[in-house]
Amino acid sequence: MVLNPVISKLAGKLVVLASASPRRQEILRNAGLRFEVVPSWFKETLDKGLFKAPHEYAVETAKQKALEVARRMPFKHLKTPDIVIGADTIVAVNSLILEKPVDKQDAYKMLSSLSGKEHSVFTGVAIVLCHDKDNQEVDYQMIAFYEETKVKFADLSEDMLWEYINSGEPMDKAGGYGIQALGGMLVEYVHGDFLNVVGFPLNHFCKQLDIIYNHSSSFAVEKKGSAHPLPNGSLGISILDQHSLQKGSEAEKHRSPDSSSPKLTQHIQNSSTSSPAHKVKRTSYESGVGSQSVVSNSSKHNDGESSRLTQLNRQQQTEQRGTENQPKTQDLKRICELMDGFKASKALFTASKFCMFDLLHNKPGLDAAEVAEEIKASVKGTECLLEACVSLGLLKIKDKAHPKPLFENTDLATSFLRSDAPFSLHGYIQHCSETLWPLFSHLESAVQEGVSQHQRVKRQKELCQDPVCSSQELKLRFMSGMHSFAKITAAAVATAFDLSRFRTACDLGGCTGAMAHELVKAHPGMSVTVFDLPAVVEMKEHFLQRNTDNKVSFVAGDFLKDELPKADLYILARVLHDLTDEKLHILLSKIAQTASSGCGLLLSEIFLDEDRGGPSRGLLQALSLSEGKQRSAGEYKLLLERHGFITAHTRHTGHLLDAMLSVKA
Ligand SMILES: O=c1[nH]cc([C@@H]2O[C@H](COP(=O)(O)OP(=O)(O)OP(=O)(O)O)[C@@H](O)[C@H]2O)c(=O)[nH]1
Repeated sequence: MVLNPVISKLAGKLVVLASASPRRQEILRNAGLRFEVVPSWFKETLDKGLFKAPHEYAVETAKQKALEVARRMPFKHLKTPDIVIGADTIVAVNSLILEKPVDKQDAYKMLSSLSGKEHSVFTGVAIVLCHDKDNQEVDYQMIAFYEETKVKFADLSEDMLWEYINSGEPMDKAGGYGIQALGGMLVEYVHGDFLNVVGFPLNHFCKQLDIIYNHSSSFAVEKKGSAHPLPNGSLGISILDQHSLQKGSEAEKHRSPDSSSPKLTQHIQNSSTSSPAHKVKRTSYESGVGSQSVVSNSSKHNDGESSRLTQLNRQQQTEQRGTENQPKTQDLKRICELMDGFKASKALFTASKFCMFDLLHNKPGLDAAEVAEEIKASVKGTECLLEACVSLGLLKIKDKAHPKPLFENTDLATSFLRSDAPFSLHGYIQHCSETLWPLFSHLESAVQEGVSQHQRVKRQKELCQDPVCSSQELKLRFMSGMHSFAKITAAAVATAFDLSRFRTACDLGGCTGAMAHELVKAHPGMSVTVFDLPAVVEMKEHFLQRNTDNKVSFVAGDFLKDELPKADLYILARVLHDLTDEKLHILLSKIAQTASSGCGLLLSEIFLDEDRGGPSRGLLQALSLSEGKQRSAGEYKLLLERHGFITAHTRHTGHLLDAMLSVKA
């Protein structure tokens, strides 16, 4: 197709988008690019203070995201991509960098700082070209650039701000708004590339591809003001940063007379310090890429600093590659993290069981003895637990000058671990502790037998004469776990698609109605029926929620046996992965029979990567060996197609659950 001559250059190559952002995926997919999505594990925690300008931060983060995936894939996915694309979008206002808000209050702070003002949106993009060598080595080359768009917000009233925040839209968006959706209403003008604000500067990207594949000689060009090619450092990568290279005719001006002949690879290698570290051995995958960016950036500073950095660099290399007598620090850390993971989980479960986070929220600054007294536990044990929680980032020391350590919650604990926090995971943590933990302690048997260990756990409890919970208590505990998980995930699922055309919805297995409430909040024209077992529906009063204009109602029934309520949209959130194939087909056939053509089916699950290489959350969940199984988006799509539902959209939300919207043909 004439429109995408550059995109078509990538046909037949393994292109990987190192991003969980559904918007980036959509922009690139709409442009006709075929790619795999492997979200980056790089944590966006670079020290912003180290960057002279906001765009440098975005570019460096984009590089680290892409690099992490490029380096992980040969080991974890057993294949080397040809190209990995990473991106990072930030908002800059009043010399502050705004990323995604961590909670509603944070979103409020961000949006009020943007009200009535112009700000800049920067998206840094990194393209890593990978070359698999015969000798088990991979060569990496990096091209990085950024795009800036100016956006002006109208004056925002408090009501407007809160209404927008409560829509749930701001939470996974840089600067706390989505210009492509409701957030568009806040915007007075946009100067520059709109898609850059949404998360990916498609035009600049295509121009960059054009340079890579059609005019490779202009690669060595450094535009005035752009970041310098970075020394190879510990990464062993050739790196070029380009800033708006195509703005005006910079690329043209700098292109060598014979623009078609020199090969990109040669050019990049010539333009950077050549070093044996240019190649990265496939036999070592290092996940700790975070610190490298600091070296890369600081390497632009003065000489004294750069020799210190060279030293640091060498030390890092040893740490990252190890020596004959010493294992790699990063590897060792990773293994220890895995070995100790269960201790951390159990510390969290125990602190949560003792309601320690509620206690320290109400009375911040207690010492170990005071906490011990309140939770009726030993001082020694409490002290160990408190200190462990500090090391895990759940608690902090209030006043370091005080002779005895005084403890208080970190923001993380305040947001998620208090039992009355809006996004409390308290109920789900108790479910993990009381139900999943015992199951996983029989993992060996589960793997040997291939079945869930529920019965074994039950028998063991009876043998040990453990206090038996009444079935009512068990039900309540289960519902409370599901409720807290649903409250955290529902907004991302409810807002993943434009569902405004559906007036009525039915949430099958909708439990306490947490998803239903989010749906009616996000889609004001919709009313939702929650359909669940009578035993569940009768307990719904324990989870009272503000019923938006009575738009949420409950119907008791068994979705495998009873007639389903009529609706324009059916919702299956975390239902299918738990059902046997037989039950799953019964349920889907029943929905297909009840739904008329044009009806929607909103599915929400963890979608496994198509090659089942991740994400770990899904694969670890499968180890509970329930009757069902974890599937990829492709597998769900096929299943739904068999029942006459054609998938319209798939969203890897980057949140805890992904979503798929299908329509009855
Ligand atoms: O108007 C809009 N502005 C921004 C967005 C979305 O915001 C996020 C920015 O976050 P980031 O660059 O860190 O990317 P992530 O979503 O975390 O995904 P990665 O896996 O790539 O780190 C981005 O999703 C933008 O699309 C928007 O939607 N509208």
